[in-house]
Amino acid sequence: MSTLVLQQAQQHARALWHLTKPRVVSLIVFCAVIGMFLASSGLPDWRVVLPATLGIALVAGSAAMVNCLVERTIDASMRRTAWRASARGELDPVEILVVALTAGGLGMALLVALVNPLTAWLTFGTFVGYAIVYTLLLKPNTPQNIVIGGASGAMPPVLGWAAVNGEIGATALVLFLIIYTWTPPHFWALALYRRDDYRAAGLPMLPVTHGERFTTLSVLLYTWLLAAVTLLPVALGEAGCLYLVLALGLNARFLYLAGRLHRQYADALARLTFLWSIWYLTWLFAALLLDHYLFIPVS
Ligand code: HEM
Ligand SMILES: CC(C)=CCC/C(C)=C/CC/C(C)=C/COP(=O)(O)OP(=O)(O)O
Repeated sequence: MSTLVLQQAQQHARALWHLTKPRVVSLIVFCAVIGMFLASSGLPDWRVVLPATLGIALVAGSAAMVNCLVERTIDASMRRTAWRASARGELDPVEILVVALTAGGLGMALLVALVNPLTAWLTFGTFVGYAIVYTLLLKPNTPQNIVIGGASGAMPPVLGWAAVNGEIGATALVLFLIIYTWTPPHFWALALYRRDDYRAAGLPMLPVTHGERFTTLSVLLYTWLLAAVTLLPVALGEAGCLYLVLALGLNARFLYLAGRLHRQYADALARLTFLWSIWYLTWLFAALLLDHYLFIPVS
């Protein structure tokens, strides 16, 4: 009997956990933590790193839960998201809201009490940008939803930077620009092979409103823009040889995939491009971190 109750409690907790979009939030937190290290000439103070990391993770997870709550009907109509407990009606919406607000409130309390007010306000703004502005206003109304809404997804390194430095530096803005220009190829690659889902859900994603050719061209152009933006840290003298070599290699593969996608579209290639976008961002930020501590200037 007690084993059954325990199993049910575990299942319930797992269902709630999935609503926090743990894999997306992991990369968000990874980028925020790298922002913290880049903001510091030596090692950042762990008394800031720990609460800032936990605070940002809690608020990001809370934003994802609010998104799942608001979109539970839409999610139920899409194959990719129909499995979510929120979409299946397996969780009480009030409970989702209470858990989300508790996690978000706890995260904000950590940022206010143990980090600094600037980071707390910026993180709160990011929460509103994703959970309210993107989810409620942009996503159902314009194919430029992810271009405008991408501003909140691009905030994590700025939050990390602000946590350690108490201000926003030029490098933090460059890191913001990198994620901002990365978001369209990341999302539109997925939207291309999931376009039937989005059409069925009545969401105006670019492949639905403007078709395949226009979207693959947009992916390609944004990938070129991204390649240029990722060279800014070198141009500003903030990153050296190691980063340059890795960034050139990562960009070469992204541009190759985006170019092929535009020339001869296939769902499998769009999926590969989407998956590569995730590895790309992970490695690009890892390269920035490595380079920060093993700096060899580009002379
Ligand atoms: C407005 C901005 C963004 C949009 C619209 C977007 C959209 C999406 C969507 C729809 C998925 C789901 C793919 C699936 O279910 O198979 C996804 C996956 C993912 N996204 Fe994004 N994304 C955005 C920003 C970001 C940011 C800023 C990051 C991290 C810095 C990120 C990291 C990821 C990761 C790691 C996955 C894979 C999740 C998994 O494997 O379960 N995304 N994204
Ligand atoms: C405070 C802070 C750092 C917040 C971060 C905000 C955040 C979680 C951004 C990630 C963006 C994201 C998960 C988009 C998914 O798109 P979607 O919602 O359209 O995807 P779906 O169809 O899978 O729900």
